[in-house]
Amino acid sequence: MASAEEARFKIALCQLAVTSDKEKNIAHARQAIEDAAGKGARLILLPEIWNSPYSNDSFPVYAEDIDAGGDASPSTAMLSELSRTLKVTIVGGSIPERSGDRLYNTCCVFDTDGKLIAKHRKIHLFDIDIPGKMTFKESKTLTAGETPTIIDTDVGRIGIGICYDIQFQELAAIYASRGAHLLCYPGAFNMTTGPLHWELMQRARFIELANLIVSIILLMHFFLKFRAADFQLYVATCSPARDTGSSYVAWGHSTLVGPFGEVLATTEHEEAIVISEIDYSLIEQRRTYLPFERQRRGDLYQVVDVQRVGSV
Ligand SMILES: O=C(O)CCC(=O)C(=O)O
Repeated sequence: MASAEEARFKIALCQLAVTSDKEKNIAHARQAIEDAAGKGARLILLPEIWNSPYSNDSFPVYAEDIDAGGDASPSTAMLSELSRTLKVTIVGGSIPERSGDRLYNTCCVFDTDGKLIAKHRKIHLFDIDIPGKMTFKESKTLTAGETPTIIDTDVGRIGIGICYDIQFQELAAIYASRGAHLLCYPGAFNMTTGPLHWELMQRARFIELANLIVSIILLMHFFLKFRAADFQLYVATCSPARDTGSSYVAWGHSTLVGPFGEVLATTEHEEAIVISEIDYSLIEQRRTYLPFERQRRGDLYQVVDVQRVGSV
């Protein structure tokens, strides 16, 4: 960060209600972004799949050609316009993207000039089967992205993941090793894994990898208990609001976690704009208090970084 002033800013997590009417969803997101900017947010995060219902039947129908832009992508055109006119950075949740004959679950990041500066295609598709509770197979319609996405913005270095990406600690470890201040995860956890994993993953995203590998090597699984804030950065999640009438019922609970693993701001499942302050100077402070990075035993374990970074 260039200055202490830039190290402090407000973030908004826009937990939006999503309908089957795309135009309405776009207008609704526009209003939420304007409200968030009006409340002083400089970074605005939207939910996973905010312009379409979350279903394999809907993805092909609502998908937009982001690279073509303009009329081919009214959702990202709106995000670009607002980031430019309101001078805010937008991590635009995700929308179904059409690229050739493939569909992706894609997050677009816009800088304060309205420029698309990153496009993250969900790397880990949500294919799970918990009998009687939750079955979903994104891979029925979607293709997985191939690259981690970390980007320098006016509000720090941000690593991006989409929902199920948060379950894979290696991605967070790579972002941390590349100097991320903040990880943003637009997500739509459900009523089964939401209560179990949503907050846990967000708070644990910092420490898990090192501890897991140490645990395996040393066969001391109790290390896993100490999940809290090892990578010592900020993590923001943003979900759609819950709609009990939809085929996929989202958990909600958009949350900001700080570099001690502490919940700084959260909400329940209704529509909400959660505003909270981020102060990157606390990252350094926490790392001084708990110098994990210096203490890490690279002679015993390592994160292998294949260095494929996503771009637009
Ligand atoms: O990881 C989970 O349990 C939920 C993931 C999810 O809902 C998604 O990727 O859309």
